[in-house]
Amino acid sequence: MKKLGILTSGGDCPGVNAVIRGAVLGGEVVHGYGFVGFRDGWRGVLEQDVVPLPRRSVRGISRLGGTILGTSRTNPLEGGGTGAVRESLRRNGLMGLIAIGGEGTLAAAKALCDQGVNVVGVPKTIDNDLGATDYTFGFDSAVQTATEAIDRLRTTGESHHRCMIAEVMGRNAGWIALHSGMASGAHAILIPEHPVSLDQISTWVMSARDRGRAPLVVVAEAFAPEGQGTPYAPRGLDTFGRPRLGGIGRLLEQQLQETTGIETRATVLGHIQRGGEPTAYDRVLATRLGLAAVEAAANGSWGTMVSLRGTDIVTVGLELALGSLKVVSEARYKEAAVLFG
Ligand SMILES: Nc1ncnc2c1ncn2[C@@H]1O[C@H](COP(=O)(O)OP(=O)(O)O)[C@@H](O)[C@H]1O
Ligand SMILES: O=P(O)(O)OC[C@H]1O[C@](O)(COP(=O)(O)O)[C@@H](O)[C@@H]1O
Ligand SMILES: [Mg+2]
Repeated sequence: MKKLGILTSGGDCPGVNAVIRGAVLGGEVVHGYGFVGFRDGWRGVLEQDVVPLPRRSVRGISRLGGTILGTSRTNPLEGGGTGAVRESLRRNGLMGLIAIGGEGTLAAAKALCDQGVNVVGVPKTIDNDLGATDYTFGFDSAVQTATEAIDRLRTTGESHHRCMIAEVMGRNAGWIALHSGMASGAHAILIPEHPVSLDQISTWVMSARDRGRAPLVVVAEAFAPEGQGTPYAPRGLDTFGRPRLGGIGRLLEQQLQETTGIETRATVLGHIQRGGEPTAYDRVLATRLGLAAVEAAANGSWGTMVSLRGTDIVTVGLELALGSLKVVSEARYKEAAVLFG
């Protein structure tokens, strides 16, 4: 029986389990393939930490948050590198790997493919910042969760006549902020792609207050006020050596309270946005991507990633996904900015 390995790497996100189920069901039904899962991303591949993935193991999992396989931010190019990955595939009798991850995981997958390891990628991130795919699964769920939270901030803000700030995730892209801010009717949406001054933010806040509203500000974690350059990241580095973002909301809380005189409260939504059940949209997208990843493997299309183009699932070279981060365009920002203040 031909066999494929599956791994999930990088930050988890709602919908990962639906990809796993789609791949396992599609592989078995259409091709008679068997599957194994590697625990905790590339760590499981390097250390041959393997679990069997028979059809019964994926029953009912598409509605579950997180990943049944676990995840990590392990770099497969270290700690044994390509040789260890190849050996893991050989020992487990695998024709190739399906790697479910974001730009980091897919960059590692590309490097491995360039050295002859068979990998198909499935784009995953709540941040929606991957090129070569219109949307990533997990994004819709994160936006839904953030929007529900921001709606709650609004009712308490209105009762107390306060300015409320919601800080959302997204790394260097403002997608979650843009969509949750627009959905919840924020008076200002602050994203890293479009720095604005503290004066401008204060003007929006005061104009909302002057109309009798409780001002609502949605800020992306990597937003830096105009002229300040780098994002606020006082919590050191992650396991891959990148700055851990987060905290700009609290900084703005102090600054806006001083400049506007309005009592202000900030809430950092954090990992709440990444946890919990995927929305129906994400379950469908993730399932279709899982099915398509198996087809790509069956066709021998290694070094590719499955992706959403319009309403179709297509296959693109991994290099296209990694070329550049997909960030919010000026046109999308300007469209939203009409509603500020
Ligand atoms: N350019 C790269 N080349 C090789 N490995 C990488 C690269 N970038 C990240 N990785 C590895 O892949 C892991 C997952 O990437 P990360 O960015 O954390 O999550 P995601 O895959 O969700 O974007 C990283 O922790 C790191 O070990
Ligand atoms: O869970 P950690 O390591 O604190 O990482 C937080 C980061 O992970 C994310 O939630 C998702 O990022 P990735 O998709 O790149 O894993 C970012 O929005 C956030 O900056
Ligand atoms: Mg990433």
